[in-house]
Amino acid sequence: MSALRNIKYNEEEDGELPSLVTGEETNLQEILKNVSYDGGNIVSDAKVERVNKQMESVDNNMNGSQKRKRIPVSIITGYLGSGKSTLLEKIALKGADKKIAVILNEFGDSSEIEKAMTIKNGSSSYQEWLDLGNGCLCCSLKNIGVKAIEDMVERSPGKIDYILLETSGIADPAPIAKMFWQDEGLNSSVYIDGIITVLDCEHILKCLDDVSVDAHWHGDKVGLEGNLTIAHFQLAMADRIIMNKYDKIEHSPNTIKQLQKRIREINCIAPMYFTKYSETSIDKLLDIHAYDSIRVSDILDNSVGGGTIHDHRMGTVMLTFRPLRDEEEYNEKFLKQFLQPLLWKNFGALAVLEGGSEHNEHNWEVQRTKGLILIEGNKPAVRVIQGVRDTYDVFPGRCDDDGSQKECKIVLIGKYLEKGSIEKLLHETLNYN
Ligand SMILES: Nc1nc2c(ncn2[C@@H]2O[C@H](COP(=O)(O)OP(=O)(O)OP(=O)(O)O)[C@@H](O)[C@H]2O)c(=O)[nH]1
Ligand SMILES: [Zn+2]
Repeated sequence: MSALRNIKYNEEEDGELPSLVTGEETNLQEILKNVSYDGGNIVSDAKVERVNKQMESVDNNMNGSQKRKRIPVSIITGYLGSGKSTLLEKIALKGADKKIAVILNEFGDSSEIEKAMTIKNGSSSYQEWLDLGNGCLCCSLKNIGVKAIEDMVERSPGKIDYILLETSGIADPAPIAKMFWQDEGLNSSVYIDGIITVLDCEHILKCLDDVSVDAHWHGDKVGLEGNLTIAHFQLAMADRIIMNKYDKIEHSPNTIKQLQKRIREINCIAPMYFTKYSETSIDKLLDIHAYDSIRVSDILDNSVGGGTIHDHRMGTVMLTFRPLRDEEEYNEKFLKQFLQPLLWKNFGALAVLEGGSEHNEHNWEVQRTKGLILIEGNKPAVRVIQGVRDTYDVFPGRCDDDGSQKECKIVLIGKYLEKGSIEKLLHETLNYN
């Protein structure tokens, strides 16, 4: 671009400048070479400015195409000892043709977090250790870890196809997912592809029942309000569930049934795969696009049943409702009077939801929202809503090509959610008769 500034050009002698660069040319250098350097008058600043601007947009377009090559991050979470590292090894083995960067995060005794970033690139792999010096990945990742990930990506352009981030057994995946998904800075090079939760079929029910608030892990006291365990959150946020250590329960069909029912009560959307030593095909785990617009519809369609809640602590509520009449109803009613009060728990929703069961005073909480909203009127549109806790984002969506999507759908996963009260809030908002 600065090269353009050196163009000395005299219209009489050199005739018309070639048409300004549009950025489409492949022979940009030829064009610039042909512009004869006469050492005479300086091309008018306005012209240089204009051409520089054009070059800028060329650069941006270039970056744009590089930007489009963003790297998917899969967050691998799950209770202590469930088989996360075993899964990572399997993916790395099976994905030998893919270039996978693995970010490990273990809580050591001194509760130091050592962070290894290993880029498996063919046989060679190089380690990068990042001591976050902070007891909690999801909090510290926001600052130090984000930078380290960006540096890693910048330093190895084209060398990474996937990033697998294994959280420790006691990290809550929601803030980590939110950070990747919300963080403008990171959007330049990575994006969150989905959360893979590994569970230990033999012990998970005990974990889910171990709701005494003074539960301890690694000697750290991890108290949780509302008597939920981290295992609940890790399950609620899952976009894929690896039901690992199947060898431990494969001979007791009742346990398998009980397990499936309990997991489905917490998360009725994510596909479940029973595995031994986390053995599964990796195409079920990578490129799942759980956080972008296109796939939400089939994720929603995957959800089984109405998500009625048996377990009042963590559950899934799925509602279908008529298309919204127009943008006005979408903005003023659906967003402002239904979705925002629900996610932000402000008085509007509380008043309606308070009527729910004794749990509902103030400790209900939506952890994950996925929605497909059809808007009719003179500017019909499809919107996809992706939410993590109190944050949501809206993407332009598209209905399945066969136009089978006739209704709006929203799935809410969270704590003490009562389908009846939420439906009532929606119906009052859209004054359903
Ligand atoms: N029986 C059985 N053992 C398994 C299975 N998968 C993993 N294991 C064993 O369970 C133990 C824990 O596995 P890891 O992969 O280290 O579990 P993790 O989730 O990474 O553990 P943390 O990082 O400490 O949370 C190891 O000894 C594994 O060999 C399985 O399917 N069946
Ligand atoms: Zn944290």
